[in-house]
Amino acid sequence: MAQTQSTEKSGPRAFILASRASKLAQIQTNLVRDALETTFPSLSFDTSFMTTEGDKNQSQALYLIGGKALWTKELEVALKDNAVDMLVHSLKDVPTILPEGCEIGAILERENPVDSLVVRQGIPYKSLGELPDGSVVGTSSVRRVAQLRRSFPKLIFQDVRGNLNTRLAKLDAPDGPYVAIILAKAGLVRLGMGDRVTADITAPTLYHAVSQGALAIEIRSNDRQAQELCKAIIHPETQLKCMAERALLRELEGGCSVPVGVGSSVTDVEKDEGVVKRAVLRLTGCVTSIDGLTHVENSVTELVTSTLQAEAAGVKLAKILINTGAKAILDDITLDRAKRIDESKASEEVQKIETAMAGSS
Ligand SMILES: NCc1[nH]cc(CCC(=O)O)c1CC(=O)O
Repeated sequence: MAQTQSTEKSGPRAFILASRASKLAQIQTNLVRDALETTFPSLSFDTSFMTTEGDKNQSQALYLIGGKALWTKELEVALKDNAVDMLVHSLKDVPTILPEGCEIGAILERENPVDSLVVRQGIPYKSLGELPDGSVVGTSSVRRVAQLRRSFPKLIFQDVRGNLNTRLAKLDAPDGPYVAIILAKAGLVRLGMGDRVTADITAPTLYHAVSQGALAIEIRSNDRQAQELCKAIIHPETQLKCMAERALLRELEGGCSVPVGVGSSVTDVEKDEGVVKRAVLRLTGCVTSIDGLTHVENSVTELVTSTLQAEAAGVKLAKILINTGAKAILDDITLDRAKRIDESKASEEVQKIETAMAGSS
């Protein structure tokens, strides 16, 4: 097994940071490496980039393949094999339950978590409200589609897959179907393409995804050294908010593919040596049916003195949402997904038979 810890050799251990190979992932990983190098100038940090299932499977709707660790699994295998030491993820893509032996070592300062509208180059529309009826808007997120159908029932929402550069290329393609696409602002900003944002789509029109805009470092639970390094670069307010948001999603038993939106804030923060001792956490959550016709939304405001209490606030809000209608929406989605998976399997079977018959004739 590849053993990267220099236990036998003398000299400090070199830490390998790993992520997906997309441009955004590389930028994010380099950001984290820079932060670690600045904080620990005597240690050395390297990067390693790899392709994940989510990168390879670009054709199937996320709605169907979602719920799995699409963007993280291969990386976690490398982490557990000691081939790498720290995984840098968009926290939004990290399942709410981690594999045994892995943990989040740090959550870093969040970019603006809002979703943004990006209109095709050369088209003058300035907001979703200005788009003519029947305009095609690209997004692969059921959360965005479900919420936006409520306010814009006459727009047509259509899947657009690929990394950010691919999606922008699809938007601007002269023969492409999209008038606009919707993206997380954070990704665009980190890629230096914040100028492509036409407008932000804020709550209550659109609540952002759980953990959108935040980066996380995943480490082996038994790696004390990595734990210590991570502690030094935690952003406490972001960590508090994201732990609450993730607890909400975990309790709702959803992955990135359920229409759950959130908004969170922390105020009245009292800190001691960088650690939050007290803060007022306000968390709003919503669950929306895919057709946009049913929507439940609620909030909690809690005085919290630990991340555990922040998580408890998330769980509390999830229970409130479940008791006020979210349960029925989520059950419907589970049924619908099972049906669609059956259908896509059946059509795969038909294709296989057809191919076999064509081959034998
Ligand atoms: N699954 C896609 C994904 N994962 C993380 C980001 C970038 C923004 C972020 O850090 O939340 C994006 C792109 C998008 O949603 O537009």
